[in-house]
Amino acid sequence: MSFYRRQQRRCQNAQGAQKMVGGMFQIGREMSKGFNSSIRQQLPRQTLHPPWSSINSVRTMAVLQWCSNPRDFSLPNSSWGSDMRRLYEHFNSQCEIETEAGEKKWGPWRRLPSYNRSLKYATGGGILSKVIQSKARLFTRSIKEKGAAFEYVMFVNKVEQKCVCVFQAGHLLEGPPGHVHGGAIATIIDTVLGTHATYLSGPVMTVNLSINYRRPIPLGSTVLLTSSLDKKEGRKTFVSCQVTDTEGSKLHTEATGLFVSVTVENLLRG
Ligand SMILES: CCCCCCCCCCCC(=O)SCCNC(=O)CCNC(=O)[C@H](O)C(C)(C)COP(=O)(O)OP(=O)(O)OC[C@H]1O[C@@H](n2cnc3c(N)ncnc32)[C@H](O)[C@@H]1OP(=O)(O)O
Repeated sequence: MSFYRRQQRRCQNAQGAQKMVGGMFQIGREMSKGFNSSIRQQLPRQTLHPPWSSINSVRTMAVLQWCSNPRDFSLPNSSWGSDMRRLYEHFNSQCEIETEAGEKKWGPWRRLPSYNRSLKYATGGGILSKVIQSKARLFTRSIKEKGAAFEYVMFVNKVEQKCVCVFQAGHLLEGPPGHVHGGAIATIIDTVLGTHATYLSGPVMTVNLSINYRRPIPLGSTVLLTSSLDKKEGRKTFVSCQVTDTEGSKLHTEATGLFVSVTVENLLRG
């Protein structure tokens, strides 16, 4: 590959990384409003970089590319089916909208990036991630084969206080023949409700999850999870969730969750 092609490719990759990290910066800022200092520590390291407008050389971009190494699992990959892509596009197109004057501005939704260990990429988290179970990886992001298990992307809507998740269940999640395991459904529900509660209230842990399974979910299909805030009471955040087909017409599962705000001390103490 020629020197020029190499530089061009580097540049393209770095621009992609900037876009992704820029999005995280906005999300991080929004999320941090409701966070105490401990969760701020968990935000990705990149959120503390200077404004992207100051980046003007290929060399700087190459460094950025190196800094932005973590894989964002919420971005489309080759395993995503047409339903997954369609719904991703539907919500993603509402993250940034164009005004009549042709200006770009934030829309009602934000895509939440997703890593296999957020702690590792947070400020100071490099050390913490070695101290606390260095081999640990987020359960839903620990299977490397694309499309084999949990393929999902989450979007949050601050005004409506809602969170949606587009979820494609892979072949390793089988329970009843040809259908998704109830434990896998519980896992994705806990992940979505937990992430939504974190977005609303800062760091939390699940203390209660109640699930009603109404219709089985075919393996390989894509479903939509919609989480809403029911109420907040002191340290408690009550959220509920419906799992439907992609049209929102067939109900598969319903759940409610109670999340209690915790400190880093709670996590370290166990
Ligand atoms: C960017 C990031 C993305 C993050 C993305 C993350 C995605 C993954 C999310 C996964 C989330 C999980 O699976 S978390 C893993 C599963 N969960 C756990 O292991 C939690 C285990 N439980 C605990 O450690 C503890 O219960 C704590 C620390 C959460 C709370 O204990 P505590 O601090 O002593 O608080 P405590 O007084 O007991 O409870 C506080 C209030 O909640 C009420 N309460 C407590 N438990 C219950 C209960 N089961 N049902 C009803 N109410 C309850 C109490 O009555 C009290 O109400 P009142 O008197 O104030 O009215």
